[in-house]
Amino acid sequence: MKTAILGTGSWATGLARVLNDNGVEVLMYGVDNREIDDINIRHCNYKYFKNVKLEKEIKATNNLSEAIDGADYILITVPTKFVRSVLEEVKPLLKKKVTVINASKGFDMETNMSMSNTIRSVFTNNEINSVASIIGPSHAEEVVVRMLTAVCAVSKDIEVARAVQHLFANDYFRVYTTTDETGAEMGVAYKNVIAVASGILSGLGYGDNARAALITRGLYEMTRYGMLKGGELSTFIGLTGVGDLIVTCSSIHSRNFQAGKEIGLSNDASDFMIGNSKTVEGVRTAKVIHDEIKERFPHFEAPILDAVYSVLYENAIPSVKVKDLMNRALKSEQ
Ligand SMILES: NC(=O)C1=CN([C@@H]2O[C@H](COP(=O)(O)OP(=O)(O)OC[C@H]3O[C@@H](n4cnc5c(N)ncnc54)[C@H](O)[C@@H]3O)[C@@H](O)[C@H]2O)C=CC1
Ligand SMILES: O=C(CO)COP(=O)(O)O
Repeated sequence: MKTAILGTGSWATGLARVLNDNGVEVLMYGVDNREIDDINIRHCNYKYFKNVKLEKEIKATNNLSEAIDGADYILITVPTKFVRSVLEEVKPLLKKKVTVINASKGFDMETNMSMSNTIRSVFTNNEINSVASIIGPSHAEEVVVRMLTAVCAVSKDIEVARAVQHLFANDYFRVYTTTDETGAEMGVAYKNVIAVASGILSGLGYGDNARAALITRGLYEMTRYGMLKGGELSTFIGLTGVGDLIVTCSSIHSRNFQAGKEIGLSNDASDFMIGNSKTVEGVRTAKVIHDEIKERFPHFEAPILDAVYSVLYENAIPSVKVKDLMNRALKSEQ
């Protein structure tokens, strides 16, 4: 059993370790030769994990053809903005049918499609067996040192979800299943926007009460949006919903939280928007969902997402936006 992993970043490395621990042959594909040399020669990925030694069986290459040769699974762990382009490079190189498993969270750069629909739009049914995701509350920094984690294997086909569950599951990485692809993918995308908001609150000096309120109201907003898109209510109280929302809104490991914190501390997003080079999926996701709601669901209320959008894209002052949220017309339902 071989899995080709697209990416040599933090999540690629975390999941490579899980699969290697499970006896699965892994070969990572990357475009950054320093990361590739670190993995192959020094058996580490220093840029992301300063003190983590990796097994010598975990290998990387900059040759995509070599990476996917003989693979049963292709695991996507590049930021969403690169997913379509790397899959288009994979397509002509495929020599046998594979199952494509996505682990990235957000929307396609070109079409704003979900990740699973992006995969289906690149490959024909003759090229791939199935499409799945492995998503949930899982910071790579903890997974890579085998700290207890639970996530969800997602596929419209329950047998595929079960196969992916068994591929990844072990005694520190517990995997559940769902067939609600839309609900799961909308949850893990939306939560990144709420995590930016959580960081902003923290940077502005607000505390635990504010975060609990944000997570609760963020969950409400995310659930209503996800159901509008066809997701099931129960999915949003699962790992790909509230689970991922909690971990990303509360953890210093979260790049979305860190981005928000930087913005909150300076009470302004412009420096961050110009200078950021990290993977912060919530920034683009806020725009994708904001624009979609404006166009397709003009009566839908998403006050937290709208506030984050205004801070990121309309130079709104974060502290003013927080006050605006607090002073909105009072609601009866909690
Ligand atoms: N880091 C984490 O804890 C988790 C990340 N994710 C998701 O995984 C996705 C990737 O995030 P990270 O690994 O954190 O990002 P990262 O910034 O740590 O790494 C990104 C990697 O992608 C590589 N890359 C860029 N373009 C490429 C291309 N065309 N071909 C091959 N490799 C390419 C970069 O060289 C880098 O190694 C994101 O969508 C994120 O939301 C999901 C769960 C956990
Ligand atoms: O999705 C994640 C944890 O589940 C990672 O979050 P960040 O991308 O904010 O670091």
